[in-house]
Amino acid sequence: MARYELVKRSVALITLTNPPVNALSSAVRHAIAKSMECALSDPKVTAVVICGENGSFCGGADIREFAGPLKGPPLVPLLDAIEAGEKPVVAAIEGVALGGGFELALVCHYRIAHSKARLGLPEVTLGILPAAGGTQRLPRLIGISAALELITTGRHISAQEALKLGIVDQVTEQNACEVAVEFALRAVAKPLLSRRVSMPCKPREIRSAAVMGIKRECLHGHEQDLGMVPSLGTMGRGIAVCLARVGISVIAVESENKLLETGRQMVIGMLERDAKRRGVSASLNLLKFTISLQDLKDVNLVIEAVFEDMALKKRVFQELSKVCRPATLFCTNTSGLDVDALAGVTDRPHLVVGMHFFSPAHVMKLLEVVCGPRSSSETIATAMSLGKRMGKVRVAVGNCPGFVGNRMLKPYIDQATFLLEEGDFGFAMGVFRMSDLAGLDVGWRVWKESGLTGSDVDPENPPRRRQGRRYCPIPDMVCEKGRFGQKTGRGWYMYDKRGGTNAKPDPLIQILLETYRSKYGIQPHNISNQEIIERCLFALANEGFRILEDGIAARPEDIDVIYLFGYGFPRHRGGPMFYASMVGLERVLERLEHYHQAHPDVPHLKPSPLLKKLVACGSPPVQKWREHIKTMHSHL
Ligand SMILES: CCCCCCCCCCCCC[C@H](O)CC(=O)SCCNC(=O)CCNC(=O)[C@H](O)C(C)(C)COP(=O)(O)OP(=O)(O)OC[C@H]1O[C@@H](n2cnc3c(N)ncnc32)[C@H](O)[C@@H]1OP(=O)(O)O
Repeated sequence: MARYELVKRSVALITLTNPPVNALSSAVRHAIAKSMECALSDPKVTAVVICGENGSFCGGADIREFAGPLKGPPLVPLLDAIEAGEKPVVAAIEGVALGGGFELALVCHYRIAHSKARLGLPEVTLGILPAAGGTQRLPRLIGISAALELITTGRHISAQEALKLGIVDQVTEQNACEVAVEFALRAVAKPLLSRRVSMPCKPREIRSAAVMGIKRECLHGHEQDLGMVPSLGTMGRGIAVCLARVGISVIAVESENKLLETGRQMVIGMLERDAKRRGVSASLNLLKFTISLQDLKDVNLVIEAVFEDMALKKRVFQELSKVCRPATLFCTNTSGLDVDALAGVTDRPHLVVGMHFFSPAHVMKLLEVVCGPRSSSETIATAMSLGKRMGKVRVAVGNCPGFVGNRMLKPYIDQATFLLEEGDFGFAMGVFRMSDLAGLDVGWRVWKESGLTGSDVDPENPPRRRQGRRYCPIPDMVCEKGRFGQKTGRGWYMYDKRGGTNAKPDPLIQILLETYRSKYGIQPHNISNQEIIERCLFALANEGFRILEDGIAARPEDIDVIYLFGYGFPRHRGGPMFYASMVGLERVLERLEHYHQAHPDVPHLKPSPLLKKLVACGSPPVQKWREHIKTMHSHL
């Protein structure tokens, strides 16, 4: 039922011999199990090739056995064991790989197909579902929508389509078995972890974590010994609470005893209130507070949540590299800084990943897991699984300034401020309320760092233009007055007190606007709700298309999740990308073209090539956009 032989001295060749289509009868399953046992235990064998006799790989489960009781080794554990084995297994597919035969190929670490081969999951035509892992492995390999289409139609695909979808690694005109043997010999030295479709990598179990923050004032202090300056800020406190309430022991780092006591009381208070609400007892015994970095030497993972300053974060990571064990994972809670630049100053770039929490971290659901080019799959999987344990909605994103959410915010906010400059102050203030909440100084600092504003920049030369494009300095003028939003009691709005949430229009902002407009000779005109919505939201979605093109987000649905859970996008609109598809891509394109023509100095309004491509392809539904994107981030 299966022939076992050693070829090229070190490759175990297992040939299924159950004519006419090598169906996986109980005898065949038994023979495969025996052959795999031999191959894995024989030190001479370095790799395995599985093929089928008479030019047919395998037609699937033996349907003649369906009527009777199950005999012989069950298929699922047998396939799982092949995938989990420590020697590379290559499927040599000639003829057909259907149903269980395709599922057998999916557990092999590599797949070589003859150009005339056909693959598929035709179970649906028998009234059943693929039951040997196909429903789990295929979506992991080619994405949910492509896999669903194959599973629900049961259609057979050609070797060429399988190659295009990423199901097979190579298509050959020659004898697939011989090609597979040569391929297997080359695969021997390569790591297998990422080749296991069902478990590209196993996340680490995190039992202990450290959360460290550094308060803003310490930025300008002397930092010879970082052990003396960390301080548990708002983000750090929220993250510590999230970790402790799911049973992870936490060391929270503070800078000095006085701050330590304040931080301790706040975290304990938050945990106690949370436990009371949930009717459980607070896990206070899991918390430890320290002012010494040395106490972090044994933790599994550190979440750095210091002030958003690259130089400061780099210094922290350099210190952590000296203190922590070589296997400790380093996570940075940053809202947009280069994760790879931080990884570069550590002694373990592959163990560094971004975890972008949203404030307040113990309340907000969203977590962007930022995959640096050097972050290992295990590191990313661990951050994703830790986020899941913390109850977060996690989205893996690529590493670029602002990642997904904040990168898209820039054109959105730009449009809102340009509209403010041009028009009436009376429109819905979503962006401005949000900016007040987040803190206006955050964006101001980023603009300064990127040379858009600050003492080195002459605001009048040329006025209202920076770096060759339109620039609105009104947000800088607001910040220059010390109005940083809710936390200072004044921002775009005025609040009853510092930290207050009751926003009222501020006549001073109206005066500031009038003075500004008269200085630059701007005649305010009424701007329709439609224009406001189109310019803000289409610019937002346009950047989303660019993010997809750049491979920073894996799919439009990820962008929508980020905006729904992190930025309060109205649920019933489905997120910016879904909203664009509902409006109609053709309409979005036409309006962006119109606005870009009217504002040629605003590059964000220029329609992205992907949007144009999608419209040219007949505006497919959101689930199909991925098929039109060339660049895919290797980790997403
Ligand atoms: C309803 C309750 C079910 C309970 C099930 C519990 C099961 C638990 C087991 C879990 C594991 C599940 C694994 C998996 O997910 C399920 C499956 O794999 S189901 C099988 C899927 N495969 C197919 O549907 C393939 C069907 N076959 C074909 O499409 C064609 O035969 C072919 C392979 C493309 C070849 O086509 P042709 O060249 O034209 O040749 P024929 O059609 O004439 O077939 C030749 C010959 O082969 C026999 N045959 C084909 N496939 C099978 C098979 N899977 N099992 C047994 N025999 C098969 C076919 O009957 C012909 O026989 P002949 O008439 O010549 O005697």
